[in-house]
Amino acid sequence: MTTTHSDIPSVLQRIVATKIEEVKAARENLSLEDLQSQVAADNKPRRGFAAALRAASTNKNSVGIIAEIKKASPSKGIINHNFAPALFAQQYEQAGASCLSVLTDRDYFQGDDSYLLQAANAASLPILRKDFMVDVYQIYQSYLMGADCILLIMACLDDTQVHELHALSIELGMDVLIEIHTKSELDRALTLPRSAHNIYGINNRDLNTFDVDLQTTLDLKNILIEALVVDNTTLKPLVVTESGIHSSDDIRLMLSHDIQHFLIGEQFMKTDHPGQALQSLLAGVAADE
Ligand SMILES: O=P(O)(O)OC[C@@H](O)[C@@H](O)c1c[nH]c2ccccc12
Repeated sequence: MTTTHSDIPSVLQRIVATKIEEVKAARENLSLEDLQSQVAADNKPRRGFAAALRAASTNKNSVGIIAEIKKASPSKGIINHNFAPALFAQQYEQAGASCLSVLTDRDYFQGDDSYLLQAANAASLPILRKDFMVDVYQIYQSYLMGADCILLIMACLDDTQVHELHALSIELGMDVLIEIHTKSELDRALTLPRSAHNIYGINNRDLNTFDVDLQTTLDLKNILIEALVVDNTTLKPLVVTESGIHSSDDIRLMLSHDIQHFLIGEQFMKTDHPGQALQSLLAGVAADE
């Protein structure tokens, strides 16, 4: 994982350390074996996260939005003061989102596992569990929560871990959002087995400094798409631009570079009516077509 030049751990390093502690505590409550038995006894169908994104982008200028339910973040503090996950999930669905993303991390994003369940009960859209995966234990937990997609952040994982977590997620029938921010993370992501369950996310935010630059997507997407297209001609690779999308202009810029999938949180969550904010963003894109 990325190291900083000082001895002070970056936020990302602190988050990873917290996750390792969380998993340790959870395992003391419920062993991995018992958790696996619960998973084996559960056969809830998944909602098809990658499939929903694929369906949203069949036309050249159509967009697939992953709308995020996020109360707070380490960089912004509280973003939404009237946080209501079930209501926001319904609003997003009505406004035309393709998928939902729900932050479940407690210590840094003020999320909760129950928010994912609330969103899943309120809407029929597929859901990404937005958290920091470092251990297979969390993948089983995510499955039991009803997550349809898992986030694997390349900056938090070494090669062995990422391969293990990826294989398990797919074995359990979940899709995987593989998040990259740099060329070297991209190269490592390309060593994962190709799958129709893979979604590649280019995060415009550096998780160590919180700097956001949409140019990150534009710099990396060609290399990514070319590498993916070479060995998979039947399914168009799914590439999502993540973070810092604020306007219809941002969407149009991405569309002009063949990016049709977006993960958007703050722009919606900072308003009183996240669904309306999504609707007006989409209306702004359509108006200019
Ligand atoms: O709120 P924004 O700028 O629209 O960004 C959403 C999403 O991309 C961001 O929450 C995110 C992307 N990758 C992450 C990894 C961990 C936590 C959060 C994130």
